[in-house]
Amino acid sequence: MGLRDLGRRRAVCMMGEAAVIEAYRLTKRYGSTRAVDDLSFTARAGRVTALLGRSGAGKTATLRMLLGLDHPTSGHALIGGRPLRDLERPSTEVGAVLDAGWIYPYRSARTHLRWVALAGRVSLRRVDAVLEQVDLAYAADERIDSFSDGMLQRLGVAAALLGDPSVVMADAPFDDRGPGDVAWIRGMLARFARDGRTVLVSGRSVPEIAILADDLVIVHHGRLVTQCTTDEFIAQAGGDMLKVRSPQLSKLDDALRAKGIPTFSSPDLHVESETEQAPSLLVAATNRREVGTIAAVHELELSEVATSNSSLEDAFANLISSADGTTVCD
Ligand SMILES: Nc1ncnc2c1ncn2[C@@H]1O[C@H](COP(=O)(O)OP(=O)(O)OP(=O)(O)O)[C@@H](O)[C@H]1O
Repeated sequence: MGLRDLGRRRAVCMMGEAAVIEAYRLTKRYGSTRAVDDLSFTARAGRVTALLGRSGAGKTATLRMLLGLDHPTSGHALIGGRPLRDLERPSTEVGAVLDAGWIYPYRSARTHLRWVALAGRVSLRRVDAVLEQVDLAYAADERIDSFSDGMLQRLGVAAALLGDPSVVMADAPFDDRGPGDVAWIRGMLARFARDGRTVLVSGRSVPEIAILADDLVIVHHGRLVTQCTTDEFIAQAGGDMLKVRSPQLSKLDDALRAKGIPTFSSPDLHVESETEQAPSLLVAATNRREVGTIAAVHELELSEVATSNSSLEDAFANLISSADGTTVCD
């Protein structure tokens, strides 16, 4: 059975479980553009679910409908069984990390968050707590226009956390970020899921997503290609071992072993050490999430995560091209 068949079967049986986020036959048209086309998927608590697709696949449009920022042309976008706009205090149920958009630049981080808290009817006491949580307490009284892109992203995460929501959605959190910022946000999102929250992220890069996500919702031209677990995707892509590259490989190796995760030198280690590519380690694919979290905690860069045989990107490209021009979900 291929991934697409497996995904169809899973999408049907997951609808029967307690899905926290539910997209049902979601469609969004902008003029003649079908940004989202009859898309159904679910996301569950305690797991990171990733909307994965190329640029223009409809990821942002889908998140905007789930967040009640756009009305679906047809279909339903539900959080805990209800549209977000029907929730009395949405900020206490769902936190959204979107493009920073426009922020009053002369305000301090603390003042900005106080305004967001007031607008969301959240206790002002949460402001200092979330600044701590995102490691921004040291810059609480600095003007936002002095912030780096990474600090702005943390401020966005802080705003999303003000209501202590059980659902967190992040649109393209890894795009255009440096390795340190990617490691930080990856660790943060992994912790949210570990704490029992429902996490939905969007992204275009399979290796970046595969190290974090438990479930994949692969979309193309607004349509569902498949929903499957990341383990299934990796197994289908070429094996149960992951090849991990990092410029700080020996530190990563030490950190993984200290946590009891066995690592093996990749057979191509010697060959690659003579090239400009960073050397690699092999770890069991089932340890994928721990690898991501440990790298994030130690602020170590992961330059590549691939299956030992074939690249995850290749498997993704094959899946997308087989969906191109075909009716996938009917
Ligand atoms: N407000 C809008 N008006 C017209 N077309 C839109 C609008 N928003 C999105 N689209 C179109 O809908 C399609 C899906 O866009 P969307 O932003 O959801 O893609 P995406 O998967 O998030 O892409 P990226 O990874 O580049 O952010 C694209 O063809 C886009 O041009």
